[in-house]
Amino acid sequence: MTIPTLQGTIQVPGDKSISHRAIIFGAIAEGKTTVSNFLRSNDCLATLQAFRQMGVHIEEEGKHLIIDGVGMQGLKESQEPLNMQNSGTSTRLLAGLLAGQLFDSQLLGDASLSKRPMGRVITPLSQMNGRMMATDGHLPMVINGEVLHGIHYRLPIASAQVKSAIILAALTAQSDTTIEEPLPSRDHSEKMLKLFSPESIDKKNHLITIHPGHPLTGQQIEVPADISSAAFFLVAAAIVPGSEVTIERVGLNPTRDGIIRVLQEMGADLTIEGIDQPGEPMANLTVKAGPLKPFHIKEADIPALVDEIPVLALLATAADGVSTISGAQELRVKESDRLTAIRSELGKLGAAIEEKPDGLIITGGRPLQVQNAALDSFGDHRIAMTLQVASLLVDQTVTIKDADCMAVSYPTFTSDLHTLIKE
Ligand SMILES: O=C(O)C1=C[C@@H](OP(=O)(O)O)[C@@H](O)[C@H](O)C1
Ligand SMILES: C=C(OP(=O)(O)O)C(=O)O
Repeated sequence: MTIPTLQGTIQVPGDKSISHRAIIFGAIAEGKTTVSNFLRSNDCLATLQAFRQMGVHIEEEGKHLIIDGVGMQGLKESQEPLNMQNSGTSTRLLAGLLAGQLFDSQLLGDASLSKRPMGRVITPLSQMNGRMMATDGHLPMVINGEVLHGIHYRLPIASAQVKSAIILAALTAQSDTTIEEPLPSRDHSEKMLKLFSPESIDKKNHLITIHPGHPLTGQQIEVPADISSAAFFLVAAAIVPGSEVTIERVGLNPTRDGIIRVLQEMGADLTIEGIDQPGEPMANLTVKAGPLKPFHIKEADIPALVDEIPVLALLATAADGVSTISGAQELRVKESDRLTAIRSELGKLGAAIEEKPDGLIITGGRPLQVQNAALDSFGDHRIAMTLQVASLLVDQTVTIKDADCMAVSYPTFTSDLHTLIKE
């Protein structure tokens, strides 16, 4: 087997976080919301299906959605449980929204989601008078909708899902809510709420205030390409010798673009061509393979690249020296324990990775070599895609267990990658 190069231009699918939120805000707005470049992946389809079950009419024409908003009081009790499948974002944001809807709901998930902690949303929502039951803080969760009141809440962790759950609950509450963030996490909910209902939200530094009682009005949303999906191509182009890849219209929200700063710190050959337009910032990104210096990612850097850590660990294996990741303990409660998964599976390809309770130490600069060709994604889409990129660097065929989990965020990843491969 020879090692290929990657050449060409690609458009990766729409942003997962923004696609979820476009449905949620569109559903509770008054009037029609149109969404272009919606991400048709399993996670976002779980959100879409949940709102259909609650009586929202959503028309799908490929990647284009038309949502007939029902207003803040218009959702209906679902006759069947709402199946969140593998999606933490769907679960936590819906828990927030449904806490203040005056009907009962039940949220279920797959085996991985049923192991993930929900206490982080139950605690603040209960303080708002939310009534939810989940054994040991895990799905399934029963929510008995209640009249909520506002709170002041300092988030104990930098989590956009917890922040967004509180924002959605706060919209139905009887008084204002303030949320204090320890570190800025992705702000798509705040930006979208400002668009749908400018009077409902104020944001000053790390303090967000929600003023309930104002209607949301339907909007037109263009979803940028997902930087977390683009990350696999940015890394692949940087480390597969001889490569040059352009990724078009990638969302470059400053709360999400930590991988760009890491590539720059490493001295990667990266060109950013900004696109001038309103809404979420976007750019065309071009990366060429070349020498890389090691990186040091600390706790304060994590929120802006939290989902990119697995593929950044792979990137570090190609750097000339020792890279470090710390303050990343949240990775242990994602779709898999991503710190352990990355250490064990890239380890099977000969990567020198030491696991710490809150991060990884990666010694780069030695070519990967297969020691065990049976790789496991642990059913985690980001691990599966990282391993597929890693497989480009080895001269032996590997297998990736449960690779179809890529459909959670990027159903066409394998075929898109193949369009760039030049043998
Ligand atoms: O709000 C969101 O859309 C997300 C927030 C992050 O999770 P946390 O809020 O748990 O950090 C991220 O890992 C997830 O993929 C999507
Ligand atoms: C953690 C992720 O998603 P979620 O929390 O929505 O399952 C992810 O997409 O990497």
